[in-house]
Order: sequence, then C-alpha cells, then structure tokens
Amino acid sequence: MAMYSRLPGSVALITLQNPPVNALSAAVRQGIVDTVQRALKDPKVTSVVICGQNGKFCGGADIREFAGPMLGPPLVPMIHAIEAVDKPVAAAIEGVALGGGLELALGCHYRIAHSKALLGLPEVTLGLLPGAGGSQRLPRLIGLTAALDLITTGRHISAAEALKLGILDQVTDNNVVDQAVEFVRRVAGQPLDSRRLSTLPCPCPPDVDSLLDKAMVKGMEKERDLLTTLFNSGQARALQYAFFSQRVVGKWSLPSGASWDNSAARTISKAAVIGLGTMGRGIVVALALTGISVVAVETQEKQLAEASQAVPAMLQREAGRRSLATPPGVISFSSNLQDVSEVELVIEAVFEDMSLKLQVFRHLTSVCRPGTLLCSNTSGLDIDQLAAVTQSPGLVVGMHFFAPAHVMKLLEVVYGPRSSPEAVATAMQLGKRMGKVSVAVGNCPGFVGNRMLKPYLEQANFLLEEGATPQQVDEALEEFGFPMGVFRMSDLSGLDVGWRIRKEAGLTGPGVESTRTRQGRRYSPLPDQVCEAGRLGQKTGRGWYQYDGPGGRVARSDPWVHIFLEAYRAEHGLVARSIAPEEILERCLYALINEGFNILQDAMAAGPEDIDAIYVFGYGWPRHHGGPMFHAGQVGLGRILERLQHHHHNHPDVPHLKPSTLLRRLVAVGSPPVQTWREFINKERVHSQL
Ligand SMILES: CC/C=C\CC(=O)SCCNC(=O)CCNC(=O)[C@H](O)C(C)(C)COP(=O)(O)OP(=O)(O)OC[C@H]1O[C@@H](n2cnc3c(N)ncnc32)[C@H](O)[C@@H]1OP(=O)(O)O
Repeated sequence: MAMYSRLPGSVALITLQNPPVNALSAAVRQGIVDTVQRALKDPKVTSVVICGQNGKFCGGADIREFAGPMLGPPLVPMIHAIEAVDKPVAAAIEGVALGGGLELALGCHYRIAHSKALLGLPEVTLGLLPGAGGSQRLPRLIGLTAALDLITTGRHISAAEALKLGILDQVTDNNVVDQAVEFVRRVAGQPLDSRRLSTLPCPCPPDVDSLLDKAMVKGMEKERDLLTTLFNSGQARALQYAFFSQRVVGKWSLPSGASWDNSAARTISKAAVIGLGTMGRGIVVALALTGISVVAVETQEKQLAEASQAVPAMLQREAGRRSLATPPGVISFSSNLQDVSEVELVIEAVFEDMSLKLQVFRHLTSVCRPGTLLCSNTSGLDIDQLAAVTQSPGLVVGMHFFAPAHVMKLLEVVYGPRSSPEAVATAMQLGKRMGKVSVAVGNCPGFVGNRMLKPYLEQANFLLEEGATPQQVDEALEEFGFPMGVFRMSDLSGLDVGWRIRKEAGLTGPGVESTRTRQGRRYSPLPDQVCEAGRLGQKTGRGWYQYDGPGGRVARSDPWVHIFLEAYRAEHGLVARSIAPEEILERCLYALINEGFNILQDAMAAGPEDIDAIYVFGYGWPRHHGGPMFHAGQVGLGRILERLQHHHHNHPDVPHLKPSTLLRRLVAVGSPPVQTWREFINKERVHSQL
C-alpha cells in the first residue's frame, strides 16, 4: 500500500507501507500509481515527496512474488510515469534504498537521504539485473565505470559514498522527510528536463566506442529482454531461495517445541575461550569484534606466547577490514583455567579428543559460577557426553565454528537432548551478533555438515579405486561450482584430521586388517596409506597433490600419486575404467544429498533450508545451486532416487547409497517443492510414516 497525505502548503507526501522493508509488492505498486495520479491531478500540489514507513525507504521488489505470476502494475512504466511528472518529485531515503527501491528513487527527480541510509543494486546476488530502469538510469547519472561497479558487485554503499558518486542530492542527519519537503518547496517551478535520467546521454569514458553508445540507446529494451531470460533461469531461483533460507534458519525450532519466538536468550558481555590453536584464536577475535570481553586461556606456555602475539594482530586486521576504528572488545590472556570463573559463557576449543574435552568440562563445571553456559567447538563429538560430566547439563551446547572462525559465516549450534531452550537461544543470538549464519542442529556424529561430508568423501575415494584421478574428480566438482574439489580441499584441511577420526573409530591403525571391507561395508584404505607415506596435505608439501614446499598453496599433479594408485589397483585386482564427469558428480553429490534426506528424517535439521544454508555458508556449495536439498529438487527427486538405486545396485556394500525413506516418500507423493518439505516431514512424523 501507499498512503497519500497533503502537507500544509503544497507538498503531497506518499508513504510506502509494506513492513518490514516496504518491498514493492503488487499492492504497493498499485498504491504508488494511484497516489502519484492523485498528486498530479491536485492543482494545489506543486511538489511530491516519496518516503517509506518505519524508517525504511524501500528494500526493492518483493522477492516473495518472483515465484508466482506477475500481478498488479509493472514496475518499469510506474517509474517512467513518476519521472514524467511535471511537478518535482523527491525520494526521502531512510534506512535502505535497494534494488527496485533505488530504481524508484532514480525515477524521482531528486534524492535526499539520511546519513545512515544504505543504497545499492543487489539484483546480481539474486540472479537478476536492475531491470526497472536501474541499468540505464544509474550510468547516465554517475557514469559507466561507477555504475558497472555497483551493478556487478551488488554492494551496499553508504549515503556518504552515494553523495560523492552523485547519486544523492543531499544527505542529512536530521529528519529526512522534513528535509525533502523543504528541498522540493525550494526547487518547485524549476525546469525538470535535466532531472529525467532516462532521457539523458550516458557520460561514457573516451575509450568506449560508438557501438556501446548505440547499445545504450536501446538499453531499456535490452534490459527487459535480459531480465526476462534471467527471471526464468534456475540460477535466479536458486539465489532467491538462498536469500530466504539464510533468513529461515534464524527462526529456529527444536523437536521439543522450543523455538526462536518462545525462548529467551541471555545477553553475553564476558566470555572465555579455552585452547588457542587455530580455531580458538579465530573465536577470540570473532567475540572481541562484537564488543565482548574475552578471557583467552591456553595451558601450554609456548602456544600461549604465540597466541598473545598473533591474536591482537588478527583482531586489528579484521577490525580494519570491517572499517572499525578500534576493535571494540578487550582480550586478556591466561594460562590458568581458574581465570574463567567470572565469565558468562565459555567456548572450549581444545584438540578434537573426547577424553581431553571431558577433562576440560569437568574442570569448567567446578570453576565457573553456577549458570555459566558451557559450549564446545567440537566438529562432531557427542555433546550429551560432555553435558553429562557437568553440574548443569541444560547449559551445555555445541558451537561448531568453521576455520578461520572470525571470517567464515557458518556456525552450527548443536543441541543435545538436555540442552535448555535458553542455552540454544543464547548461542544462536551470540552467533548473530558475530555476524554468523547460525543454524540449530541435532546431536549426531558429525552433526549436519560433517555427517553429509562423509559419504561425499567416501565416494571420491571409491572413484579413485575404480580409475579416476584426483584431478578428474576435483575438476568435475569445480566445474559444478565448488571453489575447490574434494582432494584439493582435503589437502588444505590436512589429511591427518580424517585419519585420526578413522583410527578412533577402529577403521584403521595397528592390528586392523588391510582389506577393502571393514565393519561390514566397503572401505577404501587409500587415504590412510597416503597419510602413512607422510603425505598430510599442504602442511607437508605433499598430499593428493604436490606443492612447492610445506605450506605451499599451488596444487600440482604428482606422478607419485599416479604410480601409487596404479600399484594399489594392481594389488587389489582392480581394473581401472574411464569415469565420466557426470558419474563423478552423481556419485559424490547424490550420496551427500541422500544423507541430507536421512538427516531430515532423523530430525537432526528442522528443514531443507537449514541443510542448504550450512552447505552454502560452510562448505562452499555454489550459491547459484541453492544448496544440496534445493539442487535435489531442481534435478528432480525421481531422478535422484533412480540414480541412487542404480548406484546402490552396483555397490550394495555401500549403505550411504541406499535411498533414504524420506526421499522415497517424497517421490511417492509426487515430488513436492522444497519449500513444502518441512510441513510434509512433520505430518509424516505425526502419522509415523518416517
Ligand atoms: C523487475 C526487477 C526489479 C527489481 C529487482 C529487485 O528489487 S530484487 C530485490 C532487491 N533487494 C534486495 O536484494 C534487498 C534484500 N534485502 C536485504 O538485503 C535485507 O533484508 C535488508 C533490506 C538490508 C534488511 O536487512 P535486515 O537484516 O534488517 O533484515 P532481514 O534481512 O532479516 O529482513 C527482514 C525481513 O524482510 C524480508 N525482506 C527483505 N527484503 C525483502 C524483499 N526485497 N522482498 C521481500 N521480503 C524482503 C526478509 O525476508 C525478512 O523477512 P522475515 O519474514 O522476517 O524473515
């Protein structure tokens, strides 16, 4: 909707009303068309101001409407009509003017903004382009180079930058509507031709040839054609889904019924981190950047000395990157666990070893004051086992950060059967304060992300046994859109991490027979043997690839690996076959997706959006494929089921390839869209179908 009011005197005020961000829904567009007409017809009105309700000008087109048919007046003629009005129209920009919101403002003759406002054309992040005249008006206003930067990056800019670029006519610290009203009163009666941006020539740099000039003349038509193509593309659908899944996960709920809107979070101002290895250091920085005072504890003197040098430098760098003059939080370093007695929350980040973590938790529960939240940064160990050794198991949750913890956006908040809603709410809110995408997940081995990674890694190893090379596997995955294939990623993370986990699980190590079947299922000893050869990845300069030296970054094919693979196949009587990239993708991705269905079935994630957000923000899943579960829907659930059945038939000793019951149920009811799975799963659970 849009509200019309006549201010004392001759100014008409049009207020966009569509909380929370006044997105340009069909009703808002209709409201704008009607109120602009009214202002035009009213002879007493000499000028018009357009603003937004509740301190937000406009967050752009209503993304929720993109999935359905276009209803109501279209945006482009609506903005053209505003530009053509013969009374001055000003946009009073408070909060945000993004996408269609900025395009609406560009159709106005003047733009006045509050100093705290953010402006931008983020359409590219949704797989679109500024298709309401933005790709045409902005270059005409600020030149091709600056406009291309904003359009192709989609970045949000401050009012100060927008003023400098020439997008705004005035910036104010005062009431922006009052300023805009005063502004239009002042300019009423002045000629408007030079303010109609779509009619102006484009200030092109001298090196742009006349061809481009001609292209700009046909720009509006071209913009429309391109937008139509983009609107119908799978990538745009995926990016828009990713926008919403990021927001859906904030509205968490647990199987117990506790949820974001019925569980109170505590506000944390003092925290401690135990263990100052790579993860611990990053967590200290992430906390300090939010203004929390941090006690950073490391019992090994050498590690403590190194960390107390490294952490302040990391903090300073990150604060600079975020344009913060001084890092807001205070950090104190200590080698004494007693020093955490006064904090409100502790994050344990010691070595991934259950007996060590149990020792730390026993100590913490005796040192900390009652009511302190105890969190573990474990990447997959049992949270409930840790809770069991404390005096208040309800105050124990997992906070699984991803390296580097001060940079990576994902946080898995792991609730055990005894974690209280307050503990979960506090960890989720703390994650949000740190700028993370926090996802509440259940307590199972590997939680959500690493649990799904296991069948993916497993398939990659089996593919090597059957004839693929690490490069072939990586290339197929990188072609799909991952920033790094599975073997390059493993080299980066360190091959010893998985090796240690497999040893703890009794899958490898002294006394374990070197066969290709272990614990009743197919097993590939290949990664163990690579580690046994002293090749632990980038840190040793050798892994699945070779590097310039220890710590080297550039992966090169290594003849050793090829000879090793040939010898391995010969030893086990395996005949190498040629494997197509399609098979690599199917085997790796569908096994991972299948585990995602198992996770939903086990209620370890509340919905497909949670899994997809975890994979997009923590595991490099290409955003333009939405996430593994969204991708499954796009490929077609029937197809995924059929291919899993096929691969499981060929490899019956690989349980991860056995299609999940949930996948079968979804196919049986006609493969409903991903947005409806959450409700479907809940219903199936009630009727005990899962
Ligand atoms: C013909 C094509 C022409 C134009 C194309 C476009 O305009 S595409 C849209 C371009 N606009 C954007 O990409 C802006 C997207 N929104 C944001 O970046 C942020 O939401 C914003 C506006 C900076 C506010 O951030 P904040 O952190 O304050 O809130 P949050 O992100 O949680 O959003 C609050 C709720 O608003 C919903 N929402 C936001 N923007 C839109 C939108 N454009 N359309 C529909 N809904 C939007 C968001 O989903 C949240 O909803 P909730 O139900 O509370 O989860």
